[in-house]
Amino acid sequence: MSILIDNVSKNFGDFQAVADIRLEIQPGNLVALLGPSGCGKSTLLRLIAGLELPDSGQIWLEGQDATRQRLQERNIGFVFQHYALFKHLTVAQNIAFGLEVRKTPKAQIKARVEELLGLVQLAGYGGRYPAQLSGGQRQRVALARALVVEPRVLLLDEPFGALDARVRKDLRAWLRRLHDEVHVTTIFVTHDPEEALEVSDTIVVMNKGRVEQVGSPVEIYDHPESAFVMSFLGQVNTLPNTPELFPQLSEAAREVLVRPHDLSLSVQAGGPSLAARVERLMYLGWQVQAELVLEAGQPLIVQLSREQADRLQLRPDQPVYVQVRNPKIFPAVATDKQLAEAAA
Ligand SMILES: Nc1ncnc2c1ncn2[C@@H]1O[C@H](COP(=O)(O)OP(=O)(O)OP(=O)(O)O)[C@@H](O)[C@H]1O
Repeated sequence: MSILIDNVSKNFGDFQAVADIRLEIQPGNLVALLGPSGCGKSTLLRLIAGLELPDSGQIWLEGQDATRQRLQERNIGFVFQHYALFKHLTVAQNIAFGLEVRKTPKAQIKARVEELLGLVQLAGYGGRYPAQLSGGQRQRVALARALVVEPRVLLLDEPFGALDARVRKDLRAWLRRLHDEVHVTTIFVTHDPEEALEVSDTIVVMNKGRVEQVGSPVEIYDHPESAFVMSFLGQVNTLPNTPELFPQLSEAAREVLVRPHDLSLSVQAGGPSLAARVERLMYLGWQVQAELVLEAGQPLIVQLSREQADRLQLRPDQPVYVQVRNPKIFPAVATDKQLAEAAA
């Protein structure tokens, strides 16, 4: 189902949680709403579900204005961070719940529950109670319960947030495969960039109630439109705005950011480079993270493969030269003080 969020705003008292968002979601897409805590992701999801009413704007589901429809009328499946399974019902009864409410014939319910148990890889677990399952298994039951009624949209609010790192990673891969099988338009909230990059077709990066950028994982990672998006998606270094390296830049009104894996090192000067000194080396399995200090005292982080680091025979205090690939240049972010002065 296509979804159009048409200039939607939502305030809580004086606070604007969602600020005039316009966003179109294509049918069958798996979309991540990604952003820092408090940026309005859950509020936007709840607005789509019909759990909150917008102060202004409309929500269109499949070309129909659904703004005033209640959750039950929207045919949406919702899964929260904390699995809200019924403790006194078995797994099968939990999954069947939505169909029981709709008075679906018993035989049909039984067949559908079996189908869903297979889909979430819990065949044979129908007779267990939630307390007899692991956290990851409970979240899969919650997904089966949401899917049983064939919703047109699946909304997931940090569905794996309460689970440990390893289980999260398994469930991400599982969600991707599940989506490839059922193709239901799915929107999930996460504050974890790695999760968004790994699972989704489209990432919507949010900041302070607004959408910063929408694009595929590759577009967002390779072509961030703002310093915020670039910094939120992974580690970055801020480079000095030096004319030798960046002759095209005018004065100080620019910010130059670069990812640690887009810096390379040599032990001899040559070509455009920045002089630095190795401060610390950290061996992180297959890669090495080198912490450097530039001549002006600014810190810089460089990621190298083990092989590169061994070839350079790096050691603390060694002078090195840094070459820069793929620098991203953004207008300098005005500080709050500068904004206040401009407004005065
Ligand atoms: N019912 C409410 N009443 C008052 N303020 C609210 C309410 N719901 C959310 N907010 C505020 O709106 C802002 C956005 O909240 P929201 O839960 O959408 O953020 P989020 O991006 O999902 O954050 P998190 O990742 O921490 O859950 C927050 O500052 C929050 O305190």
